[in-house]
Amino acid sequence: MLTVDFANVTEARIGPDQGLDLERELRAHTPPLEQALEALWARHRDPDMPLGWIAVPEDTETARAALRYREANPWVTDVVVLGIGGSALGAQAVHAALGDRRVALHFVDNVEPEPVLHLLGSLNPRTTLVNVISKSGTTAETMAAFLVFRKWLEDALGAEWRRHVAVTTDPKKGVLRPYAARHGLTAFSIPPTVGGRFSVLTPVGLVPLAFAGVDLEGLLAGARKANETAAAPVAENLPAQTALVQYLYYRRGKPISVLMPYSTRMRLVPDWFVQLHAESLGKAESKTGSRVHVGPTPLKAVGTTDQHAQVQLYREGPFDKLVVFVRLERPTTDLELPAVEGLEALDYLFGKRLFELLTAEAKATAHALAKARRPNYTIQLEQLDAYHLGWLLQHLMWQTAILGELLGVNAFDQPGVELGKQYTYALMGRAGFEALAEELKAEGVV
Ligand SMILES: O=P(O)(O)OC[C@H]1O[C@H](O)[C@H](O)[C@@H](O)[C@@H]1O
Repeated sequence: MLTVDFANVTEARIGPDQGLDLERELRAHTPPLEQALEALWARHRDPDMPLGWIAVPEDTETARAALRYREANPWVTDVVVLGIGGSALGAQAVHAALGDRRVALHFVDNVEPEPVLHLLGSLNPRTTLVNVISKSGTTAETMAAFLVFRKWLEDALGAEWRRHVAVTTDPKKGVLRPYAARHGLTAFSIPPTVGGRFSVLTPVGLVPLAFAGVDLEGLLAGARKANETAAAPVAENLPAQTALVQYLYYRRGKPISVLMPYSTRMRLVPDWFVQLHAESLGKAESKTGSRVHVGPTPLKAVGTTDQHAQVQLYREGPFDKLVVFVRLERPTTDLELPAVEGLEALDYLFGKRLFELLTAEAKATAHALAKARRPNYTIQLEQLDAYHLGWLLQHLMWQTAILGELLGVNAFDQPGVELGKQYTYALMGRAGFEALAEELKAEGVV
């Protein structure tokens, strides 16, 4: 089960100035929430411009294809994923949480040379598979990394290099698709109707995660459960309720939204969420074209670790944050704390279990924030497995989509990233960007 404990956003717990009367707010906002949900479900049904991410969890064939691909390549000891943003963050988050480490996954999501050279020096090309992933098929960082790894493979393996590359890209767009066709490379398609930051359950995530030994069917089953909750009436609709709480606090002067899972294994889920939230909701224009410049700022944290790094700010700093905890109800395994002679001052820990301490710290931190009138709520997962992680990821996608509707922005584009790309092409001397290069030079950017 995935449940949400909203106690620490209620007036009863954090006072009328910082708390919500959630029942009243849900009643008052039922019409806009119902409109948001209907708009999104209608987009799901719209054959011309469907929201592909809603249908993705129904597609179990792709998961089976990814597993077949893994089974057909038992020689793989290392998978190098070349991708960035939505083409890497989802797989990184799920791999960190559930990967079995039998096959090593390496993510090249930046172009700093030293780590790339270090990775190249550590790999055996004979047992390495390179999965280059790009929805647009043109992202400079991913393409640059592919140029390096493509030559590295051919230098080591000759014509055999082809067997060591899998391409995941748009069915038609970009440079990778024709290149894969020309060389007969294994290629997977990213559905054109699924945006990059919503694509973790497409081949973008499923192919690397098949090699990571993750239960792909479980991920999809959990995501289908999230879809089910998003089809419920508002009073039982968890994605609508968390979206409403996010919206209300954003509108009430809390522009920062923290995601803090109490789990080292889930430490990269906030990284994935930051892109989902920031790129979907950080927009200059509303859907009606007015200049709004909206968007809650997502902040990543992990418990208990960031109790010792960020909670000071959360508890005593500005009243500008909503903190969302994710807590597991039970561990998959545990560890008893031994009594140690000479350390009797620690006897409150003797014989206890690590998960008991983790849970106590999560509850203590949430309550300490509430006592300081800092709103926070806790998403509770029964345990950390593929089903519950798939549920959480799809829940957060729904939450973000509903929040986009409430904010009146298009949550499914990212126009703000284009100018930086154009400038990069100009600075790199790309043909067709000469005038822009001159403009940059005149502005002192060379
Ligand atoms: O998958 P790609 O087309 O290579 O894009 C990778 C990323 O870069 C783009 O600039 C967008 O900001 C992201 O939404 C996207 O996930």
